[in-house]
Amino acid sequence: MEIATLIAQAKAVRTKAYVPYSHFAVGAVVWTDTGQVFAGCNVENASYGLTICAERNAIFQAVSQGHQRLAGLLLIGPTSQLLMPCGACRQVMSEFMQPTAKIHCVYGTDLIKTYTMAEILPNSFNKENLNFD
Ligand SMILES: O=c1ccn([C@H]2C[C@H](O)[C@@H](CO)O2)c(=O)[nH]1
Ligand SMILES: [Zn+2]
Repeated sequence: MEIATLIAQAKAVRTKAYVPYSHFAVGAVVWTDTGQVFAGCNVENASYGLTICAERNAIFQAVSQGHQRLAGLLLIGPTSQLLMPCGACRQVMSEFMQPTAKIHCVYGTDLIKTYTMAEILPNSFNKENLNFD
């Protein structure tokens, strides 16, 4: 995947963020290994806890279009500080991303820190843990 294109797509969807409470707009894109890209922004609610993060929104767009294996995720927030996915998003990401999948966190003037899924959610709870027989 061309990183500059992914950044542009994440910036574009970030402009759609619904953030009247935090004013903290986030954009995320996920992609498949065949190059299909899905984008999501954060969508807040007057009942604050119902807010959906950009990362989960992007993943749910992909799953809704039939894509359950995601090769990577790129995230961009409103500040020059590094933005990392929250714990809830990490758990949802781990459902659809392999431990080796890449997470690119964009900050500042298109600086990028890259992590693997295993790095940001080690020792995860996953479907294997549901085999309790
Ligand atoms: O990685 C993150 C962190 C926060 N948010 C959203 C949730 C809320 O709308 C706002 C402030 O937490 O930013 C995201 O979308 N992704
Ligand atoms: Zn989150």
